[in-house]
Amino acid sequence: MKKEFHSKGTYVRLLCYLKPYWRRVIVILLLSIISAFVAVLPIQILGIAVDEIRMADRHANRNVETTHALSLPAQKANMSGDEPVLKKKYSIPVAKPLLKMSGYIHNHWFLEYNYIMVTLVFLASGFLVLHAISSCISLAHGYITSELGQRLVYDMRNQLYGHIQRFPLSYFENNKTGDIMSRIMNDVNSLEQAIVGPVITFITDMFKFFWIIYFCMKLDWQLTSIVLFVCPFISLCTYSFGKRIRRIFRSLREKTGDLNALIQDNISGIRVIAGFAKETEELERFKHKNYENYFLHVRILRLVNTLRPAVDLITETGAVAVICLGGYKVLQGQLSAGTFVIFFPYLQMMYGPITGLTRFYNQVQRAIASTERVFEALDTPVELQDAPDALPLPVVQGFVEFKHVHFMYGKDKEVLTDINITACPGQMIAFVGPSGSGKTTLTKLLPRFYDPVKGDIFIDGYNIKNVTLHSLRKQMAMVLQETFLFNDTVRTNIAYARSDASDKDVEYAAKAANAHDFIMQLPNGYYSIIGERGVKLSGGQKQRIAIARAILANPRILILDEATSSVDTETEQLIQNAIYRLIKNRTTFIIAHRLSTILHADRIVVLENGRIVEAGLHQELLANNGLYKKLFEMQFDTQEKIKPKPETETGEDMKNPEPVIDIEELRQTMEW
Ligand SMILES: Nc1ncnc2c1ncn2[C@@H]1O[C@H](COP(=O)(O)OP(=O)(O)OP(=O)(O)O)[C@@H](O)[C@H]1O
Repeated sequence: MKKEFHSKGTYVRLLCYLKPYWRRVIVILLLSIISAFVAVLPIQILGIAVDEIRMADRHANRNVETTHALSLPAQKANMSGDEPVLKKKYSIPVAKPLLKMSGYIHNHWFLEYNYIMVTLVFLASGFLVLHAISSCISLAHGYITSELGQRLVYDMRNQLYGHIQRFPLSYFENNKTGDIMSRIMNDVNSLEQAIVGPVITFITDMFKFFWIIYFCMKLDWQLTSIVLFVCPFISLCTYSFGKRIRRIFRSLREKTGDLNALIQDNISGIRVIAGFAKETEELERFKHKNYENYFLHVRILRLVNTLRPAVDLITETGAVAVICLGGYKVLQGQLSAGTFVIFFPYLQMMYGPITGLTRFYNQVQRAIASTERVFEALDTPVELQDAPDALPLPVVQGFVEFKHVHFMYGKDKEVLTDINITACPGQMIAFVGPSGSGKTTLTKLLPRFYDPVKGDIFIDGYNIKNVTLHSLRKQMAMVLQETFLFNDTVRTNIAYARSDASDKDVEYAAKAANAHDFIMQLPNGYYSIIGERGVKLSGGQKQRIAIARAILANPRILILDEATSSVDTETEQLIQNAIYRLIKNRTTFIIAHRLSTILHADRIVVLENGRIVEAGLHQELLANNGLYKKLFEMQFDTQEKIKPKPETETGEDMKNPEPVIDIEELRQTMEW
């Protein structure tokens, strides 16, 4: 299923996730432009202040020399700034309007104060106001951007999870759970890292870059040229490092998926590990995988940490060149001190976008490595889809037919060959046969977990391929060999099939499943949390919860897969009674290795190597003298024969009898 992706295509596809939020994108872009413009201005104010102070200084020095030669009014005029002694040359672009404004303020409101002081206070206030504006914009910008980023992650994660849920079972059989989780959790995050953060920063940076170049060119084109000359070296350096980082990052993602899979596997199988005292080996295995992760992380960090000083070295070289040439120009009177001073912050601001540009490239490439894994999952076809003209299956009676059904997993060999079975409503059909004969596979075809490769299955005359999956599965319930319960309350687990069930419904279902009594002994009764996969319950208790769940679902068709294979005789009796109630009036397909549990089946189908070799009633099959008889005798010899007892006798025979419940009575009480 591996597919080749192209970075550009992947990126364009990623950008499409922004489509529903285009208004927000425009707002973010506008804020980016404004913030880029505003960010440049405070530095200019700094430069103007330096020039003003310097000019005042020179002016004062000159006054000391000439005070005695000037009349008092002339001195006042000088200090008031009405008639500047030195002719001002505005090398900084915003200097002229700002100084005019400060002159106006001084002349109209603060004439008695020193002109330079008024100008400095005015410039400092301007500096503060611009910073405040810049901070407000950054705040709004950051708020909207991060919200949008998380929104995209939310959307994509929903989409991926929804898609993965509809995958054929084979996908989950062939892929590690930890890896699937890693795609849903870690890789999806890359959407934010690939689009929102870098793209927005990139756009803002580009605006800033050209805006600063424009200013710097106006200030001094020669110094600007030095800065621009250094830029390609920075790009080259970060690009080559980035390429290596990206390659390592791709392996890191895979290794993280492997590590997740190992953790998931080991935590689920912790009892097996403890049971076989394999903790030390498992720790070693974990250490090995963890070391691979650690090693790749370290390699990435090493590269990143080398990159930073390398870039710094290049930028510092540029700065030194600017200091030499700039200093020379100041001494020559070709450049004001203020301009020289502000050139350095601008220099940093100019290099910022250049390193940012390559960082952007690296970030995007790294994120694309993750995104490709997400798209790979999203592009995996949902094999079992509703037919285009599929109709909902109406409420059925439960007449089931398998007609010439063949099936194979993959393309290796047929697991089921020419299966023909007919089940009338309310009948119990039992599948018997040696291990690996295809019993479980046969029951998986009914809810369409897999489709036959040949032949068809009908329910009440409807071909199950032509009805919607949802309506088909709604009419069935399964009690499987491995009972799966959610880490939630007993109540939630029982009501899983019918979320609208009342407490009364749940309780009646539990009583019918012989589960009520043990539930009441749990610390919080029906509201007790049963742990992951129901670890706080015994095998028999879990099965009874599963039966209660099936009873509450009230399906027309039931699939029972060796529901009593792992419990003691006493519990089996309880479970058997629960099952008898459950299967009454439903078409039931049951797989049981203990043949004693299916002696009363309406039809016993005997499978061998995926073929039906015998079918009929228990007595007929015994008389046949075939495989069934052989299996039956083998069991008779090796295990105690367990006869199903009528419900009325059950309670008396047991050490800890549970109340026997009449299902008909229950049915009348419950509003089903
Ligand atoms: N997901 C799968 N992918 C590939 N082969 C499979 C898969 N599941 C089962 N098989 C193979 O299909 C054959 C039938 O398996 P199935 O589980 O249906 O047998 P079974 O009769 O239910 O066995 P048992 O009684 O031991 O549970 C076996 O050879 C098995 O190895």
